[in-house]
Amino acid sequence: MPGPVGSVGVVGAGAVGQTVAATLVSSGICHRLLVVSRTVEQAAALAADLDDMRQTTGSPVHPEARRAADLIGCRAVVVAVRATFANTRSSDVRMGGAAANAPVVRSLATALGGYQGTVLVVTNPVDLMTRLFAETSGCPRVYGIGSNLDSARYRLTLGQLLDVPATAVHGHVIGEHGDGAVVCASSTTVNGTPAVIPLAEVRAELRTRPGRISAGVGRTRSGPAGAVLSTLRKSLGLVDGTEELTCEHRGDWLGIPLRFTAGQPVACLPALDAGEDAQLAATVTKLRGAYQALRRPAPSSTRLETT
Ligand SMILES: NC(=O)c1ccc[n+]([C@@H]2O[C@H](COP(=O)([O-])OP(=O)(O)OC[C@H]3O[C@@H](n4cnc5c(N)ncnc54)[C@H](O)[C@@H]3O)[C@@H](O)[C@H]2O)c1
Repeated sequence: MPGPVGSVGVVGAGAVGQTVAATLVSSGICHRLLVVSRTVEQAAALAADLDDMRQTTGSPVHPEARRAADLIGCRAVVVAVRATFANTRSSDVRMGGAAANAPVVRSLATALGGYQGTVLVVTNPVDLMTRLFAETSGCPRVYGIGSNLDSARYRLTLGQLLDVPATAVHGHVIGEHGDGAVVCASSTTVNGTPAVIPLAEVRAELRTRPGRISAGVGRTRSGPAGAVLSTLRKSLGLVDGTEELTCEHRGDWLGIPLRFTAGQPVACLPALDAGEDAQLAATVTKLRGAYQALRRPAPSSTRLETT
């Protein structure tokens, strides 16, 4: 594998941002890791903790606390911010963060206007937040993390259900990182052969797994951090391979497989059967509608006070 790249930025020093940052320090993927959070104190605290990790492990990655404007020179920036709000939803849970997280993502995108590096958005609802970041900033390489994590969970779950290693399973989960996720069962192969997929069990596991993790340890963090590292390696051209990421596809933004070669992505959607095609069309309509609603000004009674 090629040596470390220059600088990578991580914005957000919470559960996901901390785990992503620690994963990057231990992976040795970059020379400098710039940490940004809501307050300078938070960023400095995380950078100090990561510096301890660098010292104890002999990692070549130097963590530094910075401000958002300092990220312009980075090869890649990971956005893992979350506004403070109580999510009371029991279905379509990730959509519950749309209104609260949008202003944070918008202001970060404005600060990084014109940035030419790679941006990986983790903040939920990730399909909407990725599009919002891309359209606000004008950045050319903005991808959302989520469908790749769903796809990894799909391969793991199917491997366990069929008693084969996850590496024997080839298949994708696309569409929304949320209730509109589409399991591409008709194109899935196990040991290179089409297989009968226990779809109800697979869907139940994908739906309940994040909630179980959060109930047990507060937040999901290691899975998303792994999905970020895997995507960074491909999008920075360190390895070739496929990741299911949110990106623009025929005018809409949704999770699809992207095949990266030397860091350049090409969409490679699998063939869908009629049912999967209809599901994906419904998901695209849902995401488009939710994004349009997000862009509409809030009624005056619910607008934030600005004076
Ligand atoms: N896409 C995925 O696969 C995936 C998986 C897990 C979590 N998530 C999402 O990632 C986001 C972060 O999750 P978390 O558990 O780390 O949240 P968290 O609440 O633990 O941390 C959020 C961090 O964002 C910081 N922040 C808030 N406003 C900021 C601003 N204006 N500028 C800079 N930093 C700011 C906070 O200070 C905090 O450090 C959430 O939206 C969560 O739903 C996505």
